[in-house]
Amino acid sequence: KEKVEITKEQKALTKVIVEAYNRHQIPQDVAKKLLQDQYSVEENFLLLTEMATSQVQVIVEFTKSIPGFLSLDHEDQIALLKGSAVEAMFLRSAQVFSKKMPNGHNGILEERIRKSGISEEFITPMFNFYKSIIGLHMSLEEQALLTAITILTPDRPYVKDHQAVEKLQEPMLDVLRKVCVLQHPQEPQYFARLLGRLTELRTLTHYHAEMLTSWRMNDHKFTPLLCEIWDVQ
Ligand SMILES: O=C(NC1CCCCC1)[C@H](C1CCCCC1)n1c(-c2ccc(CO)cc2)nc2ccccc21
Repeated sequence: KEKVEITKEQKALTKVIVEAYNRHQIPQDVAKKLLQDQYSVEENFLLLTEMATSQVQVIVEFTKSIPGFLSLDHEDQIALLKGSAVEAMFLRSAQVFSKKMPNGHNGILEERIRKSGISEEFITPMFNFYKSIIGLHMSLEEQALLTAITILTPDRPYVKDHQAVEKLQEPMLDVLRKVCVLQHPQEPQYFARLLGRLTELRTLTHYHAEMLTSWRMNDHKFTPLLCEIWDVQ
């Protein structure tokens, strides 16, 4: 049985990432808003663009806290943020969805999202992803490290210095692997399953622009920041 030991440096790295992850929560909780009232399709779309816009700002702050990120080539920094923004949004949405709420609330939340205006064909793949995230029962460390690993993906479009990004991502993968072994001793394949979710995340991202433009309403308005970071308008 391999004795897994987290080094002092790895503990420090995890602490930095988790603190940054906690510090940058979404200002107001979208789930609370959705549970409070029924919104029209237009209001839901506006809520999504507001939440997504503030989450992009949150993700930028989180990413700047990742040790070494600010030493990367500036254009590569932008390429990494642009390349991971939608994945980070779906990862965060899945984590919001997987939060245990007073009984019945999860059902209401699911209902509200199903009826929010997203066109039918995307509902199933989106909820399949959310339910697979729920099934993993991820710890806060795993959520924070997985988000950092997603952002530090070397093979994003337009990234020039792949190696420099790999050098930042590798220590995160090492410590995530150890955290998974320590927190899920019964499931030796847990780490592999966790990384497998990132593959499913990429397929969701593939649908994303169409999910937005097919939102059951006319004239979809986006914020300037979302036009920059999402391939829309
Ligand atoms: O606001 C949201 N997500 C934010 C994003 C930033 C980070 C926090 C969560 C939206 C809702 C907006 C209003 C209508 C109902 C969906 N949402 C989605 C979602 C995200 C993107 C798309 C299209 O690409 C479709 C749905 N999944 C959710 C799962 C749980 C709770 C909200 C969730």
